[in-house]
Amino acid sequence: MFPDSGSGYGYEECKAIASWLLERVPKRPLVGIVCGSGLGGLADGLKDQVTFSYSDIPNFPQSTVHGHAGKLVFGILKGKPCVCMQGRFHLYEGYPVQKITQPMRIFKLLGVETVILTNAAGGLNQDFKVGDVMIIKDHINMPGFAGINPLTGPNDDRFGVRFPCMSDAYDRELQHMAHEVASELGYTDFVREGVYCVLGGPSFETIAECRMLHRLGADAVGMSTVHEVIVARHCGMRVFALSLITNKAVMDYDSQEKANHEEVLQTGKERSKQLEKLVCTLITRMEHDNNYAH
Ligand SMILES: O=P(O)(O)O[C@@H]1C[C@H](O)[C@@H](CO)O1
Ligand code: HPA
Repeated sequence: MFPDSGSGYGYEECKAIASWLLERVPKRPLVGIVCGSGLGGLADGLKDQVTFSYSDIPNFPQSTVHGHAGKLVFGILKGKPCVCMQGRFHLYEGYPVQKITQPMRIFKLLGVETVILTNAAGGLNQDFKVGDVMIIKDHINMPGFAGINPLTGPNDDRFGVRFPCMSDAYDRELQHMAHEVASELGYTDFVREGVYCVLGGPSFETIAECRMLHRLGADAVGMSTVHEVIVARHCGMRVFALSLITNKAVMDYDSQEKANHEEVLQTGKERSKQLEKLVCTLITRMEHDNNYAH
């Protein structure tokens, strides 16, 4: 059942993993969620959970970062079948970019129509505060400038076209709906929108790099999400993404601030309940076609 030749992340390999999972869950998910650093609590709201450790899923990558539990949780949110990654993969863990994005193709083959991604990010926009939630309206794929793009290599038309458009990567209707939900929940004080820039990590940015990214038009900087978004859009899923601003990027040589992962996880803890409420309310409002219902 598990093809042992090939790249490890091609169509047949993804199909085999999706089929393995589908044999073990009662319903195909319509919504796929990816939890950022310290934001794994999003899965807790799911009812009738079926949980797999990544280590138990054949040919699935393993989480190696603190704050990423390494579990795939299936469950129902207000009647809507969902699958939630408690832990994602990053370039700096040493995986090829195609492998860190493989779960998006598995989501697609499971039946997912909408992907919601969260991440922890450093705030470049000087108006942003620690604890703000940024609705991502666009991205800058900095590794892409150096040829690191998850779609590099032969294109498999069963997933999507060779040259996918990215000017509409982040679904505008979902962004609009998220602003409405934020307003209803009384969250407008801390919900913003902006451009997310991905770097390879794992070192945090220098002051000169932060200044440059800000001048280039980025509002927040992180080490994930963009690769997943490219693959999700390539195979036709709708995308919505949020950054939790866990720290302010250091832009000033007089500053004593130092970015660190502990602060990132601590901010996640403090804001996680509101972020979860925002995402859960949004999911309950979303419309789906449910092509695969069974
Ligand atoms: O998975 P995300 O993007 O939330 O993780 C961020 C980037 C690094 O992995 C880590 C740095 O603290 O958090
Ligand atoms: O300041 C940051 N830079 C890069 N990635 C991050 N993830 C959380 N904070 C940061």
